[in-house]
Amino acid sequence: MKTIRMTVAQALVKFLNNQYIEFDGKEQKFVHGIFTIFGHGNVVGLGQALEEDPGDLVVYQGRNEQGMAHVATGFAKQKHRKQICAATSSVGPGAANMVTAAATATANNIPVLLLPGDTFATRQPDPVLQQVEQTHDLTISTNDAFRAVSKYWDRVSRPEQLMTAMINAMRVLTDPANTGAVTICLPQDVQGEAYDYPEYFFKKRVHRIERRPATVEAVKDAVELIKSKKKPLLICGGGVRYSEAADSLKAFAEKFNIPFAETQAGKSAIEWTHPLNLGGVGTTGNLAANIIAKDADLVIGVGTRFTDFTTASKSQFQNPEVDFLTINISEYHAYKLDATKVVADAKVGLDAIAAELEKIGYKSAYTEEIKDAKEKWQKELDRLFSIEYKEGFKPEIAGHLDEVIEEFYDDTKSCLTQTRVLGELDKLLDDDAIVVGAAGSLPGDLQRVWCPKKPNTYHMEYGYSCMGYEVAAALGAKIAEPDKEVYTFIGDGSYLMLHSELVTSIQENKKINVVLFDNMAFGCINNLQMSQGMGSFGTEFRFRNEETGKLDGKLIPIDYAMSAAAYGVKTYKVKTIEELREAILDAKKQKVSTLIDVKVLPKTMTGGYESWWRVGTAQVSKKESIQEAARAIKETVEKIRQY
Ligand SMILES: Cc1ncc(C[n+]2csc(CCOP(=O)(O)OP(=O)(O)O)c2C)c(N)n1
Ligand SMILES: O=C1C[C@@H](O)[C@H](O)[C@@H](O)C1=O
Ligand SMILES: [Mg+2]
Repeated sequence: MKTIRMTVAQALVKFLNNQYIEFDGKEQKFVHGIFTIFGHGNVVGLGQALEEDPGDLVVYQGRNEQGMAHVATGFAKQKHRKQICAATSSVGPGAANMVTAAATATANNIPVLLLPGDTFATRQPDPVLQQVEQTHDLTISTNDAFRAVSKYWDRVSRPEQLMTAMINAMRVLTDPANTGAVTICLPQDVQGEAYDYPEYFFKKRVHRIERRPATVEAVKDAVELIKSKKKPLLICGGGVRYSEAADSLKAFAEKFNIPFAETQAGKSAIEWTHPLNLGGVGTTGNLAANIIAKDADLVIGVGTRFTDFTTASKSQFQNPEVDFLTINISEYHAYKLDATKVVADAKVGLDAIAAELEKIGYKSAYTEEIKDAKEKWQKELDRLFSIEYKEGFKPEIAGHLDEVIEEFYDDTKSCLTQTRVLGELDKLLDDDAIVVGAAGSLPGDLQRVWCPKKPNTYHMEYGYSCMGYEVAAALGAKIAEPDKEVYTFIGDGSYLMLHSELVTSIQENKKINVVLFDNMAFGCINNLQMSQGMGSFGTEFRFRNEETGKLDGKLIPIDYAMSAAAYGVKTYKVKTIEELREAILDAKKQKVSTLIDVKVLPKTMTGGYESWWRVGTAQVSKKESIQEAARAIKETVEKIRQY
């Protein structure tokens, strides 16, 4: 047996360089690059290996470990999971910073390879700097926190363990039913240890992403169910995009006259203008999709996890005859809602069912309903896009903080409503521009009102809805698709939480555009608490008031444009529609990253449409409004599905 003497870290880098995937006959390298923040836990091990011979891996420098792992996730999401990045941290706090990003990737089924440094396997210098020391179990380190949020977790405590660890890492990273964060912990002593690795460990490996076919029996069950139904509704989930199944879904919808609604991950698989595309469904859905969903007698979920936002906490599908059909590569997700299951790749599953349905000449019974619902929504959309702040103004979310609108206007002199800004952006951005988002009021607004004109231009992380994903993932999307303009739409709360990788975008000369919606609040949470009878508590960004001792002083003015300009970002301050137009037109000409600081009046995001969200409202309170909200929740809960 031929062997090569290398350190564990060197072997790891060499191995990563030899991983390929094959999908629909096309082969490509699987690992594009590695994000690094070096510390004593990884610099002289993995850092040394990367300095000496990174192979084809692009070595990036991150600013915050969570941020850089989000960049990697954004990259893989935009690549539809066909290519990934790794991220390596030092031991302790650097590793802990990546845990949130691991969870984000896992909740969204996006592959990311995390390589946190770990404490000494030999334990001899213990406790090393940044070692927690759990006295009841010395095998525990910070990195055990990744177990809860990784799809595969391993620790390489001996050099020879690297081989099975990495082969299993690849198994999971390339498994469409089970992918997510893979964490391989690398004790800092082991990273530098030498071992005679067999040459065959480094041979070129091609991992085929197979299209799991549907069984004949499952297709038969699906056809039997569909043919008994008059008003089916397709739900296009993220799986449609990852399996490149958009054409099959479109053909299925057209052949059988079945409308389709979108989840956050599935949106933009098919352009908004398609006559059967109803747009976003569920809690953050629009009027068209939610009207049709209420009446549907069959819901066909393709590649969707059926989260509480998609099902409106299991209240959306109200037809007493409604049944569910799931087409999902994951058995776990296919089993939801007592569905008839087709455990298969989305494309081959849809094609197989379509072939049989065609034989029997199936057509749904819809006549004008789809067109009518879309027209109704279009009218509402036009209204939302034209809302202006003027005399007697009532915000979309009225009756909560009406007086704050005036205060906000006096402070900022901005008369912009969030829905009008979104309408204008919808017109101004290039059709192939990618829009990235994750948290706050914007995902709901975007799922409702954003109208993707080109496929795969909507990039929303709403599996974990992790504040801080937005700027980082925009960079990941840009690295994945360098020829497209990438815009991240982000609230002031999310921006303040994490935007460090904006500097990385400058460093890498990868231009991203940050459209920052500053409403001086955790706006959507303020809406939520007030809709449940609470006051405005801890969610507006106000100074502590010396008289009351509470956070009810004046609004905190922040000049985000000025702060980003200091990084070398080209910035704009926007308070009017004209300024917004000028800013976007100028931003398009820039070569560097841009930030557009848009002051948007609070409470001017969209509200819900024929939908509901189950939350844990207090069942005991002195406040009548909270008692009332708790009663209302209880009443609805009694009427809806329990699982
Ligand atoms: C990491 C993280 N922490 C907390 C939350 C809970 N959360 C969701 S939205 C939100 C406020 C978002 O505020 P902002 O970004 O300003 O958006 P807005 O709702 O004002 O549009 C919070 C705190 C979250 N989603 N992610
Ligand atoms: O709690 C939340 C409420 C949602 O409206 C928001 O989009 C999401 O970010 C969240 O965490
Ligand atoms: Mg805000």
